[in-house]
Amino acid sequence: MPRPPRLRDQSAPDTAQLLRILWRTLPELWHSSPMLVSLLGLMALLGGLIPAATLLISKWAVDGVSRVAAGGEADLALLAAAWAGAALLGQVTGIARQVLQGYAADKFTVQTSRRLMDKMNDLTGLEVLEDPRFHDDIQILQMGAPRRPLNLTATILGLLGTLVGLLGVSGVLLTVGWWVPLVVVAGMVPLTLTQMRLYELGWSMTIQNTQASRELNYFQKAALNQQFAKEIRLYGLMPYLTREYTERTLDYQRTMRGVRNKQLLGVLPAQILALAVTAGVFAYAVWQAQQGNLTPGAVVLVIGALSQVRGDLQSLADSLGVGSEHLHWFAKYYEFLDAVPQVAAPAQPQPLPQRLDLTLEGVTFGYQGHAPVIENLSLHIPEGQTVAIVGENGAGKSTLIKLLLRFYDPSAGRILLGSAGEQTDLRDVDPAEWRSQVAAVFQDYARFEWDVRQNVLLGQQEDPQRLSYAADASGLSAMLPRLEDGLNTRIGQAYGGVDLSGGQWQKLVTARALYRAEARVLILDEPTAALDPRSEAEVFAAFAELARGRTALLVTHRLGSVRMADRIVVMRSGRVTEDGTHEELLARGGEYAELWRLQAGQYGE
Ligand SMILES: Nc1ncnc2c1ncn2[C@@H]1O[C@H](COP(=O)(O)OP(=O)(O)OP(=O)(O)O)[C@@H](O)[C@H]1O
Repeated sequence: MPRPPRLRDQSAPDTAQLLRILWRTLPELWHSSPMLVSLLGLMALLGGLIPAATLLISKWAVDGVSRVAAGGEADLALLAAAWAGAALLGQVTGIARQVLQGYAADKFTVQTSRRLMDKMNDLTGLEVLEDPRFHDDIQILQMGAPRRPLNLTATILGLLGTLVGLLGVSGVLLTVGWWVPLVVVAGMVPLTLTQMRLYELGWSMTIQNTQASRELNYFQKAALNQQFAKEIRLYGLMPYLTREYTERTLDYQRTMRGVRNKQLLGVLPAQILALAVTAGVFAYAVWQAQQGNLTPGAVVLVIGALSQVRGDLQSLADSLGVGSEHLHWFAKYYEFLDAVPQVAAPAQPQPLPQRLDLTLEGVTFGYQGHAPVIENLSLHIPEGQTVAIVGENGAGKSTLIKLLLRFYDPSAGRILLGSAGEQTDLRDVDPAEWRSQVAAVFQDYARFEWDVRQNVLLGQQEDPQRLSYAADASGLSAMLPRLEDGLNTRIGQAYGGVDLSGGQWQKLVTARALYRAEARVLILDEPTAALDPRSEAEVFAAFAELARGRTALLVTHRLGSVRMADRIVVMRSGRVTEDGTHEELLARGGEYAELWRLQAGQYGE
């Protein structure tokens, strides 16, 4: 049985890979708003130099004061003005950077989220959604999409400013001794490395516990979900949900608390070392001043530079740690963008054939990790035929429909489009083009909490004539007067809208299929299960009308309605067991005849 390719590499990226991810992200960031990012880069450089300039001015000012006290001369007013000017420039660039950074980060966030959604659109199959690892990844991507791009932008620009600042201040410290910046930086490197390692640990724990966090959230969501509210109340489920949620949350918090404490305490030794180095250099500077080797201004410079370097290295460590966490998120993001799913659109799609006959040749298929549910199935449906597919629960009817729509690929055999002599494998045509020829009502159709109109149009341009035809034929028009705003009625109580009954929903989704009047293939999977007898008759009449001249596949348990089909296919355990007209199958006395007799018996026929 085929397995979908792994969507992600389970192993965490190492430093070299993180650097490659950074290398890939920088152009993406720049691409999202080139002007803004260039401007921000320049401002980060400028902002980084200001602390060193301020320190130098302070040194000159203190030495000037000493000179004046000793009867010499110094332009203290100019120095004070220069100091104030530098400080003001620092403040102004800081604020301007924050504002522009916000704009740049917003643009980068939108670009990143769009790419995620575009990629989701490229995942044309459903197999990927059945992989639990995919849900872990999606949770991580969803949670991070609104903030990771923003934070990474801030981190990269902050890092740039900090590095420039460090270089500037190190240059200033060189005036005290060539070895001073080296010792100060070396003393702080362990702190930086420890912090990065601990951030790494935090991230890997988050990844390992994603499934646990998804599971505990499920209990909370279930408790608050309107759909489950009736069962929860009837069966007194709430205490169970609360208990499970609380216990799982406590477990999760215990694990994560351990990591947090490790992160906080783990840096202590490195912090003590950094402090000792700083104190040592400070003591050395004071001793040198006592020896007359350093001016008072130079001592002030050393004190200022030490605290600046400490601050810079601290923020460097934070930025590298946090930045590596953001890059881990981006690693997942690129894995997702680069994933090649099993059901992929062909690079060079074949055109759709003229006729759209459907042929299954020895098709076998099983869901990921499960035994085959369709086995060696062969079937030919000429274009224009109306075929009813019947069979017991779990026979594989809906799966057959999903294969025909190429939501999955068979593990053996093939599905062909076109008449003999001009057949094309379904895998070789563009899935979007093929699906644009199909209108379908699924058994588990989507109930969007939009207004009724949007639920019918599903993003298509509104054509009033087609809309009124679809609404009339599906029975939707008849129920509109009971809705406050007709087609504009919002669905979903969570948004102040209304709830529809199962039958009303079914009419709405029927209108959805009927609206796609240009479709050449009509697929209806249990379209009338929730309809009252009158509505059912109306919907079938509309289908019969719409099915004329098209291929129509009707999956149903209501055998009364299958008589309208040209042909009835009976499925059992993933195979076609009977195939013929209603009369032929009755005469055959097989499974269909038995099912027919059972249902007819219920109505006293
Ligand atoms: N996404 C899935 N993952 C794993 N197994 C699945 C999935 N969908 C369906 N199955 C299994 O495949 C088998 C066929 O299901 P399918 O929905 O095709 O049957 P069906 O004939 O349409 O049944 P029904 O009449 O109840 O709608 C069942 O055993 C079902 O449990």
